[in-house]
Amino acid sequence: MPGKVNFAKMNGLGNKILVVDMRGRTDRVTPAAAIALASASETHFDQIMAIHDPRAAGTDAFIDILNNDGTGSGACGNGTRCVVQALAAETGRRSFTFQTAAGILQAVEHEDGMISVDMGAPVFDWQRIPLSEAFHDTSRIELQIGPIDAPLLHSPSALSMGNPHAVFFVDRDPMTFDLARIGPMLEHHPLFPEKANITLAQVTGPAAMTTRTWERGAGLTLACGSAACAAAVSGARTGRTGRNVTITVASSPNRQALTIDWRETDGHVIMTGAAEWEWDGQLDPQTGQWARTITGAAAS
Ligand SMILES: N[C@@H](CCC[C@H](N)C(=O)O)C(=O)O
Repeated sequence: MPGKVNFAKMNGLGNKILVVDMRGRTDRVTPAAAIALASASETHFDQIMAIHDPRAAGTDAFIDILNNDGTGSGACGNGTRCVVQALAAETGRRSFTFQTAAGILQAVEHEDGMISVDMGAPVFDWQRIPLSEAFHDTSRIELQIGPIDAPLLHSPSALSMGNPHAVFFVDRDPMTFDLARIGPMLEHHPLFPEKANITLAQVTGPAAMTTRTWERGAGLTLACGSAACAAAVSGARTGRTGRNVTITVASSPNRQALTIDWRETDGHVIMTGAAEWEWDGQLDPQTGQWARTITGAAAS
């Protein structure tokens, strides 16, 4: 299906997102196009959020999520907030229901511009995270790196937030760890048959945490929303925090924060935070060829 589509370069706390409008088409952004877009500095991204026509009754859109290595994901919290901001600006609506490979998500833009996404309920069953070995209790699984008697990182909480996560609790600022070296080893560890997003989380109070994430399929990113959800849930699950937590994302510009509420009533995780538009363009979803949209005085 030839022809270019509109896209917006956006970010969620620095997490680089391309929101691509694939509505009215039956093709998808190809992995080759994603890799080509990721290789150019201006369009370099962590995730593509491709908006497709709805595929299920009661939903507004199907969102196809691609990492910058061309692989797919079932969840992207920061990207979902970007999609909400883009669609709210286009339609004037404030609430949306999306379908992703992992299920149905509800999201709302508030009066102050903050966006909340219901990321659904976390999954703790080892087969569904998935892990390659049986663990009765996935809140502290047997995995460590570093010297056997003084491990650098150990006993992460494992869970799925629509995508697989391992959260290692640490006792110092996550920025002081060499995550660029450690991250790939853990992402590809044989315990994670579908790989995993790797988060370091420092608890700084009963309702506060600082995180940094090595993302599956994207590497070291400035922020990861589903990882913030995974860290908050893991904090509460292991008795380190309550269920309502402010997550300072250590690597994000100005150490911005997300608030995460692991709701008592239905066990869903509600993530709230900002999204930011940067610029618009057009791209070819087959090849990744792209150009900026020229606006204002420059266009005349
Ligand atoms: N940045 C995202 C997570 C994106 C998906 C992840 N890399 C995966 O493959 O699971 C977020 O904000 O949640």
